[in-house]
Amino acid sequence: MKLYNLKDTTEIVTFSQAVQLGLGNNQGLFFPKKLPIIKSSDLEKILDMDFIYRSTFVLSMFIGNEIPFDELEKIVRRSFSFSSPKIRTLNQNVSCFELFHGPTLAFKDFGARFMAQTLSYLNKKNSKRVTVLTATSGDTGAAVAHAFYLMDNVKVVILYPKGKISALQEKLFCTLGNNIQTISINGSFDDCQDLVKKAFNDKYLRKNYGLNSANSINISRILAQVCYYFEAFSQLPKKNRQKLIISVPCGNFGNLTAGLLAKSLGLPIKSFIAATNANDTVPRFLLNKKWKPKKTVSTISNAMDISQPNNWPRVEEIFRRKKWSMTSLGFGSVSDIETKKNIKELYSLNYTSEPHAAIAYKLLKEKIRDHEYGIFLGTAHPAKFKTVVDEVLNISLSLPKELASREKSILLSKNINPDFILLKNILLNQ
Ligand SMILES: Cc1ncc(COP(=O)(O)O)c(C=O)c1O
Ligand SMILES: N[C@@H](CCOP(=O)(O)O)C(=O)O
Repeated sequence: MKLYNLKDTTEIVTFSQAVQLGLGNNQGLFFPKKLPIIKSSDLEKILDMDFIYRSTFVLSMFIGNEIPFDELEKIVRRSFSFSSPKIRTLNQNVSCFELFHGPTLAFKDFGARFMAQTLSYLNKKNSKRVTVLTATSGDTGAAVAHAFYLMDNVKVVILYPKGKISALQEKLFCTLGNNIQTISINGSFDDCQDLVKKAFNDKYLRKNYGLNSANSINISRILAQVCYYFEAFSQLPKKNRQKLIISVPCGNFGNLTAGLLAKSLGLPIKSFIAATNANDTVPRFLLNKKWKPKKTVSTISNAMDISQPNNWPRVEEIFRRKKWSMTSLGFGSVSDIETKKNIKELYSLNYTSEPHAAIAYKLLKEKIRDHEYGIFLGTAHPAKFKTVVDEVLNISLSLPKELASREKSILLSKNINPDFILLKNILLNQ
């Protein structure tokens, strides 16, 4: 598989190089040179495959023979070794597709674990020491920490905005220690992401520290996420596969990028909705064509508190390459007040949800038309946002074992200002 750098199209790399580099020159994202297509006559056969085999098939369409199929299948089997995602039907034309049955209770487990297993496979040949620097607004951090925990030759450093992620999200990844170092930053997620990019710009760190990122900057994260869109489709009754609309709660826009890649492969999804919270850089851009990020504001859907979404250039590139019109992309932003109302509404439909999915549900409800079928993505387990969900619904959610086992553990994070020199010193002195 060949990929080009979106900021410097002369930089062409293989899949292995893209996974090991993370980001290209000038902080450019890598994007596939060839967008493969599954023949429509093969689609039914593919949808009938089991999740692991089908996911290997989908990934091999992109990766080609750089990783032999049987090796890729082993990687996928180790990565997706938890309960498959599940469709929960809410009424005759709306379902939630739950992606949070992995070890850290969020959709990020798919990408983070696939990246960890792929890197480990690629590094077998040269066993270089790697530092995986990652920014998180709550869920990526946990998924990455658990995916790389105790892995040989890998040090993980995770940056997160202090006081701006849920208490249980923090416990899930800031209590592990060993090869996982966590640093809270006095700033926003965008400040954390900016520090990661500055580190990539630092020639010394890149050369001497085997620097990589497990954010969705890394193409392996995105490709893994393509697989579950096929799973969603396969779990739907055939009559509901027609005119399918998928509403995606968006922060860094990696999940939407993966969905669009699934569509570009030939999965007949009619359209997507990009759903954001008050951090609405993309909805405003789609409305008035002006890219004007504002200061990030804190919301109850904290994992989406991002005003400079990293993957937007990839989204634009897919639309450009496929000659799709941007006007086919639904969009909208939802306030905290509306988010709470929709958590309550979902509860009245016998479904306990959380703020991120509730945002996607609200916009799906608004935009879906007669005879269409809608899915909104359930990106995290409601218990990760227990404080908000309990308060809104006046209940007391019980904690799944993954959270209960860490609830009382001691936080091990350092705290610093968003200052690259401070971060660099920490990286150099470890
Ligand atoms: C629970 C949850 N929902 C939605 C998102 C947004 O996903 P993306 O960054 O892929 O747009 C995130 C984090 O990014 C998240 O943690
Ligand atoms: N919402 C994310 C933010 C980072 O996004 P990523 O997909 O680029 O890793 C989080 O939960 O950390």
